[in-house]
Amino acid sequence: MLAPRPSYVAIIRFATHCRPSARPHAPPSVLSRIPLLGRFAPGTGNGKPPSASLRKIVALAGPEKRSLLLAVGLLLISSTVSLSIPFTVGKLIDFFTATDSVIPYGLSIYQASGVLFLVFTIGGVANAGRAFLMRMSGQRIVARLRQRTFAATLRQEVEYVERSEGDALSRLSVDSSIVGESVTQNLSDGLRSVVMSFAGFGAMFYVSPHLTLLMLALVPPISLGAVFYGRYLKKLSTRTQEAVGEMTKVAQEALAALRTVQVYNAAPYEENKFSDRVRKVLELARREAIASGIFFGSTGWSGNVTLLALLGYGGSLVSRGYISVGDLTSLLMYSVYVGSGLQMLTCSSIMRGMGAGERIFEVLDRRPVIPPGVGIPLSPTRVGRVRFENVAFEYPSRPGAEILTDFTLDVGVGQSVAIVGKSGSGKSSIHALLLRYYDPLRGRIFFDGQDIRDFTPESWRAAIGVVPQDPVLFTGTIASNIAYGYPDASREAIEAAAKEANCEFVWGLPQGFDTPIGRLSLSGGQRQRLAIARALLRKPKILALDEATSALDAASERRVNDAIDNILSSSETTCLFVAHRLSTIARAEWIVVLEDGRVSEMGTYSQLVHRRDSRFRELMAEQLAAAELQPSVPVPVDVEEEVVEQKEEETEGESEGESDAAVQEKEERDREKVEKERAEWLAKQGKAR
Ligand SMILES: Nc1ncnc2c1ncn2[C@@H]1O[C@H](COP(=O)(O)OP(=O)(O)OP(=O)(O)O)[C@@H](O)[C@H]1O
Repeated sequence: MLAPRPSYVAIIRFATHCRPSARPHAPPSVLSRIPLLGRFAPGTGNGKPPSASLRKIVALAGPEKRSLLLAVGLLLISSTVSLSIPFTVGKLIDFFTATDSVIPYGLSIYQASGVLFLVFTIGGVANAGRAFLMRMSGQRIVARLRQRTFAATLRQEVEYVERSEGDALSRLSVDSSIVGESVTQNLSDGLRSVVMSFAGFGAMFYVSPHLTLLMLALVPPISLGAVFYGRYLKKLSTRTQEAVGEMTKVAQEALAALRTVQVYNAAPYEENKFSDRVRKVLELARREAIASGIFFGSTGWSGNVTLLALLGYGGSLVSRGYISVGDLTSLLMYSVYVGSGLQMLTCSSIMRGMGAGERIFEVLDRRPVIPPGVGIPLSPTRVGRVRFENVAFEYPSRPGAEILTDFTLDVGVGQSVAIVGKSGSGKSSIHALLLRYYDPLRGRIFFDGQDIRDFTPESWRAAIGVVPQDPVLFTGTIASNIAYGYPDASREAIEAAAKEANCEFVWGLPQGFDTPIGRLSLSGGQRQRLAIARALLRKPKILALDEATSALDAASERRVNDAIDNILSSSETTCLFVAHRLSTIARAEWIVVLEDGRVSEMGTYSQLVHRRDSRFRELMAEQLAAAELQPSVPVPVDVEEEVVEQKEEETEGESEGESDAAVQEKEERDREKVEKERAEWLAKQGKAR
């Protein structure tokens, strides 16, 4: 027995639901890209104080402490250099304009220029070092955040991820970048802006307290304008986000169904539909552009008016001899520094990071409803009965709609049970409960007398082999797909499982088990046999087969069924099939008919088929009519004769150990029979007309 690995069952379930046809993922909020307003972005708030996510974002920078400290040191050097420029320029202007002014330390103008050149070079190098260190730290934070978010998403119960799978993807791609960018920019440019703005204000205040106060008086009206602008933008952005979502949905739907679009010549229709959505986005973008034009135009205008006021009032101070021309020049330069520093602060994406951070932390901090690792490990060698006891179940997304009601089923060790019932009767939901994608609303499921909730989900799922309706194959080779969840499986074990699952076609491929899946166009039957091999490799104690032969022709169906027979021959593997086809159902020892979420009938194949008024007979008649012939074709012979005959044929074949030639002969006979019946029916139809 191979050691159990982290359960692949849940991952396959995710993979099935994360296809292009899936719901379009939420586009990044336009608002979240807007300075200072990202915190208001729809869908980003979870009611927690913003400081909570700010603290967590800052905590993310913990492992980067050394790099960041070095970067802050370099930042101080480069900021000091930058801040010295207005002061030096002021002094130089005074030196040129006033005869009594001197360059400090008695330097000549050339020497002073040389010193300044050196200082600027040091500042430039320090700035480059700071930017590099900050950016790299930010990227490492993003990488860690992505890994942790992905791991946390995989741990969640399927319902949560399926409900918001688009969100999960956008968290991994867009949100983590925004957080990383925010950390980087805030730490790098933001910190620089803080230093520059405060130091700039300090320097201004030192040069002229009057003028500094004048500048400060203009800040509140501009802030008020920003608040109104923000509110308007928030509303607009919500609508833009919805419109972008609609647009993405239309595109995703059309691309995922490209074959259908082409076969119905619907490309122009889809183009129109998409263009319509694009136009809506564009219209909203136009309004946003007008608003941002007004906002940035007016703030720029206010900034210039501030400069003008400083110049006017400062000029009068110069003319009255309170300050020198050099002082006024320094002051104006500092005010530009402060202005751009403040602008950088609003542009520094701390609020955007907080918005995106909240979405990420929602996943990172979330405790899954079915938490991995909680419970006692189930020994891989333990065998036992599976018992559903008065189970009631509803999907969390559809509260009040009970799919199973008082469902009770007992399956002994090594027994096989086929669950049949109308489409939508809840057959697959029984598997979902068995695999613990969900827990029952009421009632319990036991394995060997113990509630399956007592076991760790991983060890419990490792005991189950799953063959889903539509098996998922991952990028990689045939071998890696069979060994999915068991990367250490030996080649012998993989080949043995493939052999047992009748995957003989693999040996015929030039690269055999090393053939990359991407280069193959596997048939439905081949995919299902690979899925059976994957299930067999783990030597499951329970096998959950879901409609394994639903989409196959007679020959493929027989091969898949032969593979199933190999499993059924094991006296220890308990089998729970969801089945429609007679040939599959007939293999089970017990048949359970599901109706209205309850077991309505149960018995062996011949018990149910011989009962005149049985629901099972009715179902089988429907199946025969639908599956074997055209939908409107009447069932050609009495159902009872048909099914009994088929069962007998198969049993005979099994007991005699059919050769390949015999199988082919039988398939040929089957085909001829169906063709004959079809021809007779068509002839009758012709006569009737
Ligand atoms: N993830 C889900 N969330 C909400 N409802 C669901 C979900 N999966 C299935 N259902 C609903 O539960 C009911 C039972 O579905 P289930 O797939 O178990 O039926 P089934 O008998 O296997 O059907 P079929 O034979 O067509 O595969 C259906 O009404 C279906 O719409």
